[in-house]
Amino acid sequence: MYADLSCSSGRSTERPVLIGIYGGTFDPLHYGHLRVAEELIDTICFDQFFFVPAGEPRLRDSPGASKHHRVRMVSLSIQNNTRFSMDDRETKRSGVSTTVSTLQEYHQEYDGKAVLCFVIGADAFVKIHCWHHWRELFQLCHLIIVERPGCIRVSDSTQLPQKILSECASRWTTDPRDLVRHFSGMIYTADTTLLDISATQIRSLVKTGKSIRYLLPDITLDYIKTHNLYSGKNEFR
Ligand SMILES: Nc1ncnc2c1ncn2[C@@H]1O[C@H](COP(=O)(O)OP(=O)(O)OP(=O)(O)O)[C@@H](O)[C@H]1O
Ligand SMILES: O=C(O)c1ccc[n+]([C@@H]2O[C@H](COP(=O)([O-])O)[C@@H](O)[C@H]2O)c1
Repeated sequence: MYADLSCSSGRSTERPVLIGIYGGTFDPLHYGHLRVAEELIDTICFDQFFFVPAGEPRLRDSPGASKHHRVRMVSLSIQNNTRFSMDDRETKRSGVSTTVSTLQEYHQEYDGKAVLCFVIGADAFVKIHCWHHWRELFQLCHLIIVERPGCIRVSDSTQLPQKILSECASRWTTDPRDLVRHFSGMIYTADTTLLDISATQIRSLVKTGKSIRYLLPDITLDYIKTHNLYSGKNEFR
């Protein structure tokens, strides 16, 4: 068994490289995402933690802001936090983004020696059986599920689609040490602060001329204003 996973105990040389990957459309990135990431890094001593903006998302309408703007907003939002990094690989790919291909690329780059933890909100998890080659995810990574206000609590829910229930039955854990005891396939339910913030709400507030202050970093707010994003007025996004 590997040593303690918490950051305060220092990194054990016995354990594998642990990578956190937080994928999202990030249209725009907001404090809901940022707070979750900060709390997860306090609980799990990741060697690296990446925000990975999706290029062309598969199961939703086109984003309100272009890839270029979404990447810029992520990068501005995280610029003062040395624990966060951004990986824009999906926005450089042509065609739709699939998480399986991103995870496969990470494994190639780390020579199969890294353990990957993909962070996903409960609202996204309940639709995971619609993702491209979704069962393969469990061979490639662990999932870290963060609950969201207004969404069912996935860890104790029998309301999940049957396909998910049967695939995931033996995978649940609340012990972060399971993330290094196994190479992949665990589903860790994280107890992070529930912040009722969504990108949909932010876009809608901008569109109706209302304030979005305190929902996301000021620097991102300034960027949205400067580039006239989400107002419905900018023709050249
Ligand atoms: N407030 C939040 N708390 C916890 N997880 C969140 C929160 N907001 C988003 N997430 C999760 O972050 C990931 C990326 O989310 P996304 O970029 O789509 O943001 P969103 O706020 O859900 O956007 P939208 O309202 O446009 O759907 C998803 O897995 C989503 O479930
Ligand atoms: O691989 C897929 O088929 C797939 C389908 C839907 C969503 N995802 C990923 O899930 C993450 C959250 O997506 P979203 O749409 O909730 O912002 C993001 O990294 C997406 O690329 C992945």
